[in-house]
Amino acid sequence: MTRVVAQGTFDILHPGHVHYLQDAADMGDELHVIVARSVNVTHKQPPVVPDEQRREMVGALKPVDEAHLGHPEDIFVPIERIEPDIIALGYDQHHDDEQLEAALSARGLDCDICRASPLEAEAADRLLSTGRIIDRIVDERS
Ligand SMILES: Cc1cc2nc3c(=O)[nH]c(=O)nc-3n(C[C@H](O)[C@H](O)[C@H](O)COP(=O)(O)O)c2cc1C
Ligand SMILES: Nc1ncnc2c1ncn2[C@@H]1O[C@H](COP(=O)(O)OP(=O)(O)OP(=O)(O)O)[C@@H](O)[C@H]1O
Repeated sequence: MTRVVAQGTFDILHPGHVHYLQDAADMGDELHVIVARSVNVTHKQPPVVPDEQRREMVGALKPVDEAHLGHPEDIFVPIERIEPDIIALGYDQHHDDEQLEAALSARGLDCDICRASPLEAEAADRLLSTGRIIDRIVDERS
């Protein structure tokens, strides 16, 4: 039984998220998703949708077996609980694969790091980014 962990903010859901989660689910038998706490989303604008509501929506997606809210301070606490065999990083996630692997083994956690593939927009009207959806809302509704 291969357990996979995916993670991210998942503020306003779009097909890029579904693609990532299906890719991650295809890497193993059971997919757990860690949904980042708003307080930890410091590398971009904080999410609009509350933490628990983002977890609820991710948990309702077909590829997902269980969605967990992330730990507020220590990102390795949920990993210790879930004990994944694979951590699937998103195609554009800023985490450094080697640094993450080193930090995991320093905590005694042994799992492989894999990268998921991107879903490219094949039509100009596809909105495959939360940031682009928000920009569209601001442009068209203000
Ligand atoms: C292995 C791993 C575990 C994570 N665990 C948590 C966590 O427990 N709590 C949390 O708020 N964020 C957690 N994160 C998410 C990061 O804090 C970061 O916000 C997230 O990678 C942002 O992704 P995005 O920009 O693609 O949405 C984790 C990330 C990784 C790679
Ligand atoms: N078009 C896409 N194709 C594949 N994976 C995607 C796509 N968009 C987002 N993801 C993945 O989904 C996960 C969560 O992404 P995130 O919540 O940051 O969404 P986002 O749409 O990229 O947000 P933003 O536009 O604010 O940067 C990440 O692992 C990211 O790589």
